[in-house]
Amino acid sequence: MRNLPLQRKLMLIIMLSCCGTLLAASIFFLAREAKGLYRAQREDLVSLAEIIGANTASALVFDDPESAQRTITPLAAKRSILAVYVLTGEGQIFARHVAPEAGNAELPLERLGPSATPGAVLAAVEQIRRGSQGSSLFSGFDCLVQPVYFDYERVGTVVIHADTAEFQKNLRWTVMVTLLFMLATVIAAYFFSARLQRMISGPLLDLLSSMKDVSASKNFAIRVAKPSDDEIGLLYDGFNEMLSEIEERNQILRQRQAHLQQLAHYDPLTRLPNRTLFYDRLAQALYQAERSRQVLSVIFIDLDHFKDINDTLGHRTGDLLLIDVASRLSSVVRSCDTVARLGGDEFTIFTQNVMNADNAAIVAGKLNALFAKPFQLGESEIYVTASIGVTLFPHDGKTVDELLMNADIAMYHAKACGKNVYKLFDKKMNEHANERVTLLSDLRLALEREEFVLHYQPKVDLLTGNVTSVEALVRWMHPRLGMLAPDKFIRLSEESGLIADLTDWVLRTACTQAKKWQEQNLGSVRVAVNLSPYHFQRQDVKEAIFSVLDATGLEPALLEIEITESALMQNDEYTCELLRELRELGMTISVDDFGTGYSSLSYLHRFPINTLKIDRTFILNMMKSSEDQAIVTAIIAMAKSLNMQIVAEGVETVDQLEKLKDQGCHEIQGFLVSRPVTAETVEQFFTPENHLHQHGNYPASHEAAAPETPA
Ligand SMILES: Nc1nc2c(ncn2[C@@H]2O[C@@H]3COP(=O)(O)O[C@H]4[C@@H](O)[C@H](n5cnc6c(=O)[nH]c(N)nc65)O[C@@H]4COP(=O)(O)O[C@H]3[C@H]2O)c(=O)[nH]1
Repeated sequence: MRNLPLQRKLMLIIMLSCCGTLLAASIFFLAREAKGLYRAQREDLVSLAEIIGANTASALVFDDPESAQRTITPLAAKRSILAVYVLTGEGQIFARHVAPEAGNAELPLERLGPSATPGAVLAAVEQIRRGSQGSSLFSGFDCLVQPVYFDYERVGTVVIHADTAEFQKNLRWTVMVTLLFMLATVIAAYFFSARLQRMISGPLLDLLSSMKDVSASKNFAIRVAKPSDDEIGLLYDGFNEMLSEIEERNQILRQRQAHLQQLAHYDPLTRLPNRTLFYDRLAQALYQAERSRQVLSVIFIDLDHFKDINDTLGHRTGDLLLIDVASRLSSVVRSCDTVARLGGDEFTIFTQNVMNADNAAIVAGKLNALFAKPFQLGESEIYVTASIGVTLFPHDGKTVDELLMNADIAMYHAKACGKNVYKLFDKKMNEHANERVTLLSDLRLALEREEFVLHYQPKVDLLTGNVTSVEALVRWMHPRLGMLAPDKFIRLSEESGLIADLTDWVLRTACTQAKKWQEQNLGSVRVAVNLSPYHFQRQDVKEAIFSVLDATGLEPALLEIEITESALMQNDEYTCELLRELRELGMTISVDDFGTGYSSLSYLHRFPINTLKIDRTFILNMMKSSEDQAIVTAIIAMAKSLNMQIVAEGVETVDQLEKLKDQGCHEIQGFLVSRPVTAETVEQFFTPENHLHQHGNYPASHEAAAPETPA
């Protein structure tokens, strides 16, 4: 029953309750009908017995059987009466009437025969009386024993036997009619219940089928039409509400999934694919390229001086630049190629089906050209360059890691070649990379092994010709590679964190040397020491300088600190405060390579700076480029207005010197005066006879200007 379908259950319930009620009603009706018939028959017999008793009582008293016989014969002539006996009080049959139909009935008194004794008759009458008491509703009332009284004294007995055939017939007919009625009602109930069941279960089944549709199609936008306003209607409403809620939740879920997907695979700043997605796509592209034997190129792009831009113009501007670069890079490649941002200022691209290295070079060239136009970042318009490394599949590598590593190596080579260029990967580059690793491990031991030396390059006052200071420039006497210039190891020491120890060593050596010159009465020549931006970030930089001055006994006025523009911008407040303290102690603060960064003169004014050193690229080009000439002129003019000392770096020719002098530059430094030389050699410039003469006696021909022999 429990597992039957709802339709059957409903049918069964309706039919069972209908039939049950009907059966009970029919039984009740039948019993009532039978009781009525029974009672009517009994009452008929009783009234007949009373009439017979009343009419035969006197005959019994006066012992007149013929009169009694005359009385009973017409009364007992009814069709339903089988026999009537009038008995005396002693048990003798006084009068009798037996209908012909009673022949087969084997009436008890007839069975006794005429010779029956009164005792046997009375016993038979008693038996009949008991039988009449045991007669049932459905068998009918077939006999009656009724005493006859005369003046309240029993004078005889009337025994009546009735025919129950009529009663049975009536009862049968009633049962038949009832059964027919029941059948008709059951049939009607069946149709009625089928209809009722359809009415109740139809909407539920419709709802069920809609639920199945929703669950199969996962389409939660489906809605069901409410069939009525009753409980089933409420059920429909509930179902619709549930679907709405699921749909809403699904939508939120989809949005969150999309967001997570975006976060997991895309760079939030540029919206380019991130490292994970790039690796994934490249792995797939490699698989396809291998099957279709195609050549694929992987390009690694790193912005030049991005850190300086971030430090000087702020991170917001740095972000704008990255966004702009991302959109420029995306504009060049085809839709099947992928541009990604790996992090920081590193971008990667893979281009499919490039055929050969020449085509890859064309793409790299196009990417390079993207940086020819300036970037408009808010208020500022700046020129940014990029170093690009290119590697080819399958020629240079077969796996994602291999290709990316080679593209990275090629990019480093592009940087080493002066930046703003692209380089195709060459197996020899790997050797350089290995060399770099070897150099790094050598560098770690170089301080201990005392392999560093300082060379000094003088700065000369253009008016007096005196050496104002000497710049300490470090060299590495590598046991295998010979003398290495700083550009071969300063960056490496910055990246490896060795710069702090190296700077401490340079500072101590330079200060010791300056103190020695002072003690030798060679004059009060300042010594200038370069502080790397990385070193400048140290919180104890001031203590480090003070401890060296303490240890060497050098007056702060004889120490000059050279820092780059980017170091200056790194941590405005802290840098400004630190420089102020150093300057208050008497040290000279110089800004090195001025003009290559992104700071303005008015910005520099906030810092306690004594000297600006114009970058040597401007000096180198000023004779042939009117733009560079204009920049030099502007820097000199503005620095003067801010009361700053101007030093021109990299002065190599007399023409440059003359030009700078005309423009009012204060000091020069460069090969024209001297290359960086040993401490003993530079001492020669301290004597007045070797000062730079204003009348054309430049020491370019001096032996001190002989070239160094760095590796
Ligand atoms: N073409 C040309 N070059 C000239 C001329 N006059 C001077 N130079 C070169 O210009 C560089 C001047 O130093 P810098 O601008 O501070 O640039 C320095 C400085 O930034 C860095 N450096 C050198 N020593 C140290 C150091 O002890 N610590 C730190 N942090 N950096 C250092 O390495 C850079 C390169 O140093 P060097 O190779 O010694 O190169 C020196 C010098 O040899 C010239 O007339 N023509």
